[in-house]
Amino acid sequence: MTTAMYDEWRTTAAEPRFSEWLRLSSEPDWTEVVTHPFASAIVRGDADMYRYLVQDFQFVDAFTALLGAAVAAANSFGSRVAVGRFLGMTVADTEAGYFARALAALGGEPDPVPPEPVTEEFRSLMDEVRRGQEYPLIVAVLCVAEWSYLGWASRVREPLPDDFVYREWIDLHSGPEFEGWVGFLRRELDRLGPGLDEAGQGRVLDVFRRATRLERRFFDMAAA
Ligand SMILES: Cc1ncc(C[n+]2csc(CCO)c2C)c(N)n1
Repeated sequence: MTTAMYDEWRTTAAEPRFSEWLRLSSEPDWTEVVTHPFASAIVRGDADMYRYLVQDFQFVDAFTALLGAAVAAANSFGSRVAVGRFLGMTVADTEAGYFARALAALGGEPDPVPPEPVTEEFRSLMDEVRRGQEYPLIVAVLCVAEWSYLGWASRVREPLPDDFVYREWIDLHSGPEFEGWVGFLRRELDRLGPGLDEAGQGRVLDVFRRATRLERRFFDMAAA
C-alpha cells in the first residue's frame, strides 16, 4: 500500500506515531501475517510445528546476534539495558528451554537442516542491518519480528491448546511482559523516526516493509 511520507501523513493521522506509519505503510502484508492460516493453526493446536521450528531456530540465531548489535548501536544507556535484559532473560530462556524441549518432543534434534530460501533471506536482512550498525534500522527489524508475533498471538481466545508445543509458543508471544517489550521497540521508533530526514525515514520504512514481507513468506513456507 502506498501511504504518504511521514511528515504529510501525521498531519491527518488519528494516531500520529512513527511506528504506526511504518505498520500502515506495510499493508496488506502486515494484516496477512497477523491473520495468517499457519498462525491460526498454531492457535488451534494443529499446525505442523517441526519444520517451522527447525527453520525458526536458524532465524532466532541471527535475531540474537541482531539484539547484540542493538545493545552496541543504541544511543542511550536505558535502551542498551532494555535490549540487554530481553536478550539475557527471554532469549536465553527460550533457546535453552522451549526449542530444545519442543524439538525433542517432535522427534528429536534434526541433523543440520539447510535453511529454506526465506530463512536465508531473513538472515541476510538481519546480517545487513547488523553490519550497518544504524540503530533505527536495527530496531525496525526487531520491531517487525516482535510486534507481528504479538499481533497473531494476542488474537487468541481461551482455551489454549493442551500441547505445550503450541501453548508455550503462544504464551511466549503474548501477555504483559511481551507487550511491554513490543511497546519499548515501538517507542524507540517513535523517538528516533521523526528526527530523521525524509531519506532516512524512507530507509527505515524500506527495512520495515522487507521484514514484514519476509514474516509473511516465513509463514507461507511453514504452511506449505
Ligand atoms: C520468523 C519469526 N519472526 C518473529 C519471531 C518472534 N521472535 C523472534 S526471537 C524471539 C525471542 C526469543 O526467541 C521472538 C519472540 C520468531 N520466533 N520467528
